[in-house]
Amino acid sequence: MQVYRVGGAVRDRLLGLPVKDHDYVVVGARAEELLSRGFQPVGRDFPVFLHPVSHEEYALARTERKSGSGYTGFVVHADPEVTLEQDLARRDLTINAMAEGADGLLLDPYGGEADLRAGLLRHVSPAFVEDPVRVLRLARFAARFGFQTAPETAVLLQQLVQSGELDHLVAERVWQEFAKGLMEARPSLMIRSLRESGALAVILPELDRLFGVPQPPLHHPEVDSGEHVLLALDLAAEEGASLAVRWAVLLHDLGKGLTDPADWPRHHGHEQAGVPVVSAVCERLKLPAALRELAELVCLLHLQIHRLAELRPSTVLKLLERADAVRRPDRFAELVQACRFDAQGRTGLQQRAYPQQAQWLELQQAARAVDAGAVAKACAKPQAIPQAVHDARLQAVSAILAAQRSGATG
Ligand SMILES: Nc1ccn([C@@H]2O[C@H](COP(=O)(O)OP(=O)(O)OP(=O)(O)O)[C@@H](O)[C@H]2O)c(=O)n1
Repeated sequence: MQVYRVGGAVRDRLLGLPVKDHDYVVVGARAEELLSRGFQPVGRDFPVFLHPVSHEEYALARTERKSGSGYTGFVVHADPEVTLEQDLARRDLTINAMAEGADGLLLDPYGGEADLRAGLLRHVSPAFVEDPVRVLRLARFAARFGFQTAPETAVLLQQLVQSGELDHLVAERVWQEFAKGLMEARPSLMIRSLRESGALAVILPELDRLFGVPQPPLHHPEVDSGEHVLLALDLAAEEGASLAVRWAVLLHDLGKGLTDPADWPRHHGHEQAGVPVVSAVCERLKLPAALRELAELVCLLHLQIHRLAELRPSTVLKLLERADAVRRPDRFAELVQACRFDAQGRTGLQQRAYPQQAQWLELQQAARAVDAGAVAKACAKPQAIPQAVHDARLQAVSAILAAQRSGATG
């Protein structure tokens, strides 16, 4: 039997990137042979084994044929006759369809190395369309490497989307790939790729709708609502923001997609209008509560967070309470950070100061520093405690606001 290193490890080595996982293909062997050498079977659907010592993945060379709709409808054929070329042919992109022998020689029957050098994402064979997840995979590789899609692959992607195959993807699969793409270096390129193929209109129509929706040029020199969101998202990625923050930034302006075109470029009330849309998207994708809650808060509160200088002390405290800032300081910090990406994710405004971030954190700390226990002890009646704590926090917040506004702090 012959063993070849394949897939992402070969690609990343050629790119000079650190290699995380090594995957191997075994040609000319049967499952029994690997089992007798101590390999552990792991694949339920595929003939995949773990090496007895390194625990790296070894898969028997296989071909796959589509037998039905969706991700699971495959007939797998693995036997010692399947060649390396056949195994590589079932893979998604040429840059992922290279192999390396034990002698270190590159085996590249589909021109992956040339495409790597040219920065091209090109499908290996028409069988690409058999797995709709690949629309998302390609988009996240675009976000990772900044590569272009080969023209013939772009046509294929559009056909795949038009065929309705994306509808068969379960929410978990969509989110798994989408979240990985959001964590890449330039997540905007994933969104652009998904837009070009028409996939964004299927998996996230609420975001797709923002493209072509204008905003006032005075506050948004980039004008287009979708372009603004992408600028803010890339800024969040540049600064290494968490997945929750990137997701919240991506969704913060969904309400602008609901504005009556007669009112453009203004979007009065888009924050409140956007919240149910954000909630519905998060539910459809079956996201954990933490991701949904931060996205809802950023959507609802971003304008007020920007406008700190205009808010009364009681409104500031109300916002802190709405965001549960006293009990959830880390989430509050993420909320304010996401708002900064919104403020700076605008053409020509990336460098503008956003003193609101430090000021809100100072206000939140002041509200937290109030000793609720001591305030409660000083109350004669238990029913007076909530109001007394509220009043004490209001006093603390007012003092900080006064200092910030006189220029003494913040
Ligand atoms: N839907 C898929 C998933 C995987 N593959 C193939 O299986 C290999 C391994 O897949 P995976 O580990 O998911 O991806 P990597 O390419 O290693 O990328 P990453 O760096 O994101 O892990 C890929 O290189 C590709 O050849 C594929 O063709 N189609």
